[in-house]
Amino acid sequence: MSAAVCTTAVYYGPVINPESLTNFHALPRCLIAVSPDGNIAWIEDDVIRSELEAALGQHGLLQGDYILTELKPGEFIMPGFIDTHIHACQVPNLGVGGEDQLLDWLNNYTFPTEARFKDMGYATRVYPDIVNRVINSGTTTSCYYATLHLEATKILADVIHEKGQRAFVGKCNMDRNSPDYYVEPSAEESLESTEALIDYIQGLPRTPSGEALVHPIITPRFAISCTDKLLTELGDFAESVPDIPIQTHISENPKEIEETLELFPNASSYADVYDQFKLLRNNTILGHGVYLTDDELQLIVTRGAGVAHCPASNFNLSSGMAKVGKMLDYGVKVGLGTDVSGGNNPSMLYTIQMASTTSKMVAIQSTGEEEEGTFTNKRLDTATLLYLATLGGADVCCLKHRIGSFSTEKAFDALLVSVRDDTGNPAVWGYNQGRDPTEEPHSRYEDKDLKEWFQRFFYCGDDRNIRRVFVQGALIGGQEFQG
Ligand SMILES: Nc1nc2[nH]cnc2c(=O)[nH]1
Ligand SMILES: [Zn+2]
Repeated sequence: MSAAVCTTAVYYGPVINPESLTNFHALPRCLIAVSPDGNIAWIEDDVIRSELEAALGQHGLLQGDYILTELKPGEFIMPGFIDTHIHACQVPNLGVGGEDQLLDWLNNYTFPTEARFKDMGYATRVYPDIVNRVINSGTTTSCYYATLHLEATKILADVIHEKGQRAFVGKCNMDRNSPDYYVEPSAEESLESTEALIDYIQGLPRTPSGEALVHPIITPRFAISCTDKLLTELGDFAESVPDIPIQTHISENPKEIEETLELFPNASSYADVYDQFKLLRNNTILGHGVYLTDDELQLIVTRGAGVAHCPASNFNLSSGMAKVGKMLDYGVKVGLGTDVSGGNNPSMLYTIQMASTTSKMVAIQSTGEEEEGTFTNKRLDTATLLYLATLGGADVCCLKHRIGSFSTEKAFDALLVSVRDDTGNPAVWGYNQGRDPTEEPHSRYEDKDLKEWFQRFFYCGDDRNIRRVFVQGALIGGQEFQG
């Protein structure tokens, strides 16, 4: 675990705070106090610099009671990104095999890559770099798929725990339709190792406030790779542990859907397969959902499950374009997922940009009349994209009460972002070079300036602009982190 914070940490400067699918706040002079347990103690949203100490005093904080971080011009704080679907074990394969579609890509590139994690030495060597890369791209919570190997997945959980990231970690259940060198020997063994992983993760030390940051997640890879027996056993087991979430893939690619419906002739749809096995519920995270029918969307809403929209992967594997606006109008919970390495970039910023592009393509292709106040067939704007990458993801993970935005008693899972020239990212010219460097920070910035900085970061930024990454109040990554 990263070093415990032992005094109140206070951050003063511009803050971006998501609120809803249609609104976010750009607060140029915000003061956030973070308790030693990493939760937000209080927020004041408009404090003039000259009144800073008085504001702190009103909250009982005198000099020596707190450590103040004052942001420079061109910097702001925002909630960390929530990646609702990433295969940690596929990071070593980023960029490879994008000429194939899903089922060929799995056989030609992905199963061989994942099979390497049989070797615990390999897992021990590569997982730390993989998790660092994810954290440094601004992801404070990840829903990780690992491989089918119990021991390597324990190593992944240990690494995440050590580094202090918030995460869900699952080992894949897969007992058929994959090569001999990469398949579980039986449904019993698949379930046994899942239970062993859950016990292991639940036994990891907790934060000082007693909260766990790393959680187990039940991970049937997808219906094609699980026998009826395995799905039956997983569903029965899941019923006995209703608080443990479930993640899987759904309706990503036409051939995959066809094969699924052939394998499960009694199911009326792909979503119905999971529903029949009691695997579709309020804490199920469904990756992709590119071709979900209206009936499936209705079933998913009724069960309260969420969708991980993975636009970069949907382009990279030529899967298609998910109708996110329609999902939102149905009331489906939606977050974003990088789906590395179906997605060719571990960065949520890239994923946000691809979600924007997907929605524009859907809007361009739409021939229907769009209704006022709805999302179907419309371009997703900055507020909606920000929501999906933060609060939407939190909702999908059933953690909306803890993360995804800043408010009293939520965890301080945050990014300190800079669009200053000295970050070295020439695509971001957010900080006006003509400003007088001696001027008092934050005295004259308006929320309009901050919104511009934010948009430049959102649509043109990269890891260089992510200076510090905090989870539960602790600094765990970013360009300025020397851990
Ligand atoms: N994108 C993607 N889809 C899948 N469906 C089953 N396994 C996978 C995977 O690893 N990646
Ligand atoms: Zn995936």
